[in-house]
Amino acid sequence: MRTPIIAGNWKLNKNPKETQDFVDAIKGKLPDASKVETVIAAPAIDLNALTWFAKDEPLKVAAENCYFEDEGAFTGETSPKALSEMGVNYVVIGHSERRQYFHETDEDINKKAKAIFRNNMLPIICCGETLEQREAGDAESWVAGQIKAALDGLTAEQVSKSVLAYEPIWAIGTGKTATADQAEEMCGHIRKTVASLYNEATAQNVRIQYGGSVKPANVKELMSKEDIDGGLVGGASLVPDSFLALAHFQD
Ligand SMILES: O=C(CO)COP(=O)(O)O
Repeated sequence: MRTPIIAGNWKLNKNPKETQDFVDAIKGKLPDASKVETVIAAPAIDLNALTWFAKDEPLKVAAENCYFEDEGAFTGETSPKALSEMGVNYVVIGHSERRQYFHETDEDINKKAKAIFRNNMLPIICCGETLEQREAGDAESWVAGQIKAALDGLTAEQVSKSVLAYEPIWAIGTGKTATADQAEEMCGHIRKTVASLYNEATAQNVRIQYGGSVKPANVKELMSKEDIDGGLVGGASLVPDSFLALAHFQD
């Protein structure tokens, strides 16, 4: 049985004070970790407040990015080693915004995945196609290629513990959610891709999230699908009540 995983991705929103206000508002209200794993991915500058909060609450903390070297002359980068020492649990890698605006390549993403495991954290690996790719019928092969490249050289045990996030670019921040059937179809395809690269047990263990205009009104239907194990949520994760409603989708 895969534990559902609801993750907020704050992107470049909230300062440390706003982060503190957010955690004050959700204190004592998150679901039990055995029912749903809840995660917030936040800007690096906000992670300290989140990891302090998470010591006493059923919340996991994610960075939105990291570098693939632990330390050295890499001005402006964030060390995966330091994130791990701070108590960060996950790092989101390969988000379409990082691929598009910061030219992150499949090779970078693979190196980051290895750096994350080396530092005892887990990756949330994003993939997803553009509208043009979908309309051309290339979505499945494109997404499979992204997954294969990101996982290259990882062990089956590492992949079992990873989280994969399918985020069709045309559904991000557009209010245009993929239908639950479209999301399920691609998440199923991703699971089959993992089975073909590794084995069926690994494919059954890996958790796959859908992301793209997930909100309290549609989370239940998405989460009812067999191959959708969670949501990676942008806009609707920024308001405490909305994040709590997502986290409590089972209630
Ligand atoms: O990119 C996303 C999460 O990583 C999705 O963002 P929205 O939920 O705002 O569409």
